[in-house]
Amino acid sequence: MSKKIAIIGGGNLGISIAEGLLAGGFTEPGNITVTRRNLTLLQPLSQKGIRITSDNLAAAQESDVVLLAVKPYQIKEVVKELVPVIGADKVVISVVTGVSMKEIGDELVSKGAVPVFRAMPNTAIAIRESMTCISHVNASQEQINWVLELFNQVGRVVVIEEKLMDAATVLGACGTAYAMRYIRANIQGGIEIGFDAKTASLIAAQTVKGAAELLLQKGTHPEQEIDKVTTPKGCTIAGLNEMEHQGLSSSIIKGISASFIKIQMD
Ligand SMILES: NC(=O)C1=CN([C@@H]2O[C@H](COP(=O)(O)OP(=O)(O)OC[C@H]3O[C@@H](n4cnc5c(N)ncnc54)[C@H](OP(=O)(O)O)[C@@H]3O)[C@@H](O)[C@H]2O)C=CC1
Ligand SMILES: O=C(O)[C@@H]1CCC=N1
Repeated sequence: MSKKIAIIGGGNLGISIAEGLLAGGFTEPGNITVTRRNLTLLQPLSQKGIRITSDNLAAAQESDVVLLAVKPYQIKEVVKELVPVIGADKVVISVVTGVSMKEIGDELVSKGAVPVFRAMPNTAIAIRESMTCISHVNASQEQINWVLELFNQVGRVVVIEEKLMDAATVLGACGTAYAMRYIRANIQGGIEIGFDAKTASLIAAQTVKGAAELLLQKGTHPEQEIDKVTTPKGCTIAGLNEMEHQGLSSSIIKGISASFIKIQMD
């Protein structure tokens, strides 16, 4: 029988997850409940048949899987609220940045060994193109398989040690924003060299998508693919070298490090 899923915290990511699960046909809309305090903003989900409520306790009680998608500073209060209805028969999945499975488990200690997962997806989950990193504790193989299948339905998934979850947040979740900024810069450059914004956007986005698909489908390294484009004395290497003279790779690496340090500090 299909599991019922409660998404506690229907914001940017919570809504994207709900949309991705629907798009993939992973479950029926009626098996998904999304909560938030300001219900008005969940109306579009309701129109798709997803249940919406501001009652976290009822949503969790009626569900087999409780997916926590509130902000980091909100999670402890929310988990405390859900303790009466969470037990070892339920699966808890947290997508909350920087909050460990132990911190969540400590709030549930009175309920025995509750299966807790951490999942770090990104907003491309809405179109089933997420990269999701998963860690887990106290979970049966059946529960692990189900959670992996859930996130496989909405993109690609990899199981990692929890100590890498902050790094996964940066590379895989913040990474969507980094990629968008790179694409935006290409659009700005494209406009400068003659394209209208719409055509530049199409070319920039499809070119980045194609580059990523080359790596994912062929298993090659970026430099192998770059060597196929950089004709000797050609325009590609002239542009690439100028970008490196301006600090392209270094700025990306420093940015990733800055995001990581920010998580560690919070
Ligand atoms: N956005 C992203 O790309 C990613 C985000 N994350 C993590 O996911 C979590 C959510 O991020 P994001 O979606 O961007 O943040 P948002 O602020 O967009 O979403 C958080 C949601 O939680 C709701 N909320 C807050 N308190 C409660 C409560 N007590 N009961 C029910 N709902 C509540 C808020 O709605 P209201 O105020 O109406 O209650 C809001 O919709 C964060 O921990 C973030 O670190 C992880 C990976 C990627
Ligand atoms: O920026 C943030 O803190 C969250 C985590 C990853 C994406 N958004």
